[in-house]
Amino acid sequence: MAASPATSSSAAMLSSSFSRLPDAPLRAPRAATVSFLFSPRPAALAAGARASRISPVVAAAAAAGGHQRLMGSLTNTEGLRFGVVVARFNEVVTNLLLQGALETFERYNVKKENITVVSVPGSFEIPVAAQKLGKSGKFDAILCIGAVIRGDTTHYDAVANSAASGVLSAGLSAGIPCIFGVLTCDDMDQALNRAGGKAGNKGAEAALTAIEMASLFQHHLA
Ligand SMILES: Nc1c(NC[C@H](O)[C@H](O)[C@H](O)CO)[nH]c(=O)[nH]c1=O
Ligand SMILES: CC(=O)[C@@H](O)COP(=O)(O)O
Repeated sequence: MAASPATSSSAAMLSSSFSRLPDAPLRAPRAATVSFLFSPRPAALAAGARASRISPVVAAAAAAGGHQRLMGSLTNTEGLRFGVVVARFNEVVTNLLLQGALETFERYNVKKENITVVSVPGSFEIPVAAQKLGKSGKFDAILCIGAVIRGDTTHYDAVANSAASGVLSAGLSAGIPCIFGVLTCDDMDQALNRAGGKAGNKGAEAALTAIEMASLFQHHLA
């Protein structure tokens, strides 16, 4: 098992730069569960649930007449595969967002060999690449990274809106989560603040969203 991230010096740096992220797991749990259900867990139910895809906690809650509440796990990332589509336009920003995303995947124990990074010219090109990856069947979620920064004309609106609606429809048509990690900023300062500056690293936050959604789909919505 990997060393506890909390004890390494790189983890200390990560904690400070990603202070808005939940703490990384110290060890991987054995199964994805819904942690906020506190119903009793009869042994028979738990055994039955082990044989199915349903977590024992969810099964117990359902049998007790409670509702099911399904949620992805941030700790059980075993086997999850991610495609990352990153735009080179405003590369000084998107490189930092990508770095934040990759550090987050590592921190949450996603294996490097389960991550494929695809580079595209600009944010406008992200959706078609995301859709292609999504439909390949090789990934559990696609993380889309870009930085659209306002210029003098209305070009900004066209690119920003296309990227947002395109990533949405890529996810809907591929049937897997396509996560929107594209900054839409008025100026470079705003962008850098969100790429590891004082507003955090939105690439790191988007990677966390990708993990949760991939887990939700793998464990509960498959
Ligand atoms: N202005 C920005 C762009 N523009 C480029 C487009 O994304 C696209 O590559 C071009 O129109 C060719 O299809 N891209 C960004 O990612 N960010 C911008 O601020
Ligand atoms: C959106 C942009 O950053 C740029 O490519 C277009 O800038 P402008 O609106 O000044 O032509």
